[in-house]
Amino acid sequence: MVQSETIDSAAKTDKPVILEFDRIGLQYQVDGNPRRIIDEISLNIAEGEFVSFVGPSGCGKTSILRMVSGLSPAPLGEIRFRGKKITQPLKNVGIAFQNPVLMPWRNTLANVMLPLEVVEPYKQEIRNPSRKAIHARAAEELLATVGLKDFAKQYPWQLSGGMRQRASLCRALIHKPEILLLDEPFGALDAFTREEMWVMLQELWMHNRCTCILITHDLREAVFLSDTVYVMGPRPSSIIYKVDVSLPRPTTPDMMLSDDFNHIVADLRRHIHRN
Ligand SMILES: Nc1ncnc2c1ncn2[C@@H]1O[C@H](COP(=O)(O)OP(=O)(O)OP(=O)(O)O)[C@@H](O)[C@H]1O
Repeated sequence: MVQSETIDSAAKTDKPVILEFDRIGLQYQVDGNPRRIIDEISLNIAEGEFVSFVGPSGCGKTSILRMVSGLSPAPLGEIRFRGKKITQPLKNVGIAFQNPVLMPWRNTLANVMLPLEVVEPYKQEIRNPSRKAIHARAAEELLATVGLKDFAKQYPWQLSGGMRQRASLCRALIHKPEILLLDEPFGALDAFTREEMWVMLQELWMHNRCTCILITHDLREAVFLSDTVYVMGPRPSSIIYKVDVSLPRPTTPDMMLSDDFNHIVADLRRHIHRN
């Protein structure tokens, strides 16, 4: 794929572009020598799009999420959020990692509400007890949508791995972020729980319609959840393949048995193993 061209998955929708990757690259100094991690990537992501990045270990997938979040802005090229270069941490981003890292001294509800204590305007609002009660109800409703209605008062150590990850997704969404970044969120879960989580995440996404970027090693997960899957090549990486997934929404577990679904997965696998 020609990297000087911007890959415009946004063009297929009538939604505005929310994120522009403009010739981003990444390089580290290792033992005094430059080590190129990402060669060059240009692409556009549309508002509300669900995008996945797949590729070999060490090709820079997590680094891309760090650049989008603004925690480590792109050192080469730039990423623009609604046309503005990302130079510092974005406020309207939710993040969920493979390890949910819930605070053990807070119950589930208090863990989910944590971002509201940090992000404006919620930080001001929840100083007011009646406003805080409204947000607590919203958090309880969110927990109910992921099947944790009866676990709001439980502590993380009283939850299963899948439940902790559900709570972590609620925490990532509680402040209504415009962008949700997911770094192998289901990698530590068993296959059955993982598939349940895909259904739940899709429901949350269809309800919230935030823009999602998922990093995963699971091609079925990428196809189940995404509108667009980008395949990254080995270091120094670029986008070597892109798939527009045109399965009807919502994707269902039964659809994973269909030829259409399995052709897309096989096509992705062929392109990953070609390198
Ligand atoms: N501070 C650093 N200094 C030097 N190299 C680094 C630094 N941070 C990351 N790297 C290297 O950058 C590369 C990309 O890391 P990144 O975590 O983005 O890869 P990844 O594609 O997400 O990998 P994985 O699939 O294994 O999680 C890795 O080879 C890593 O060793």
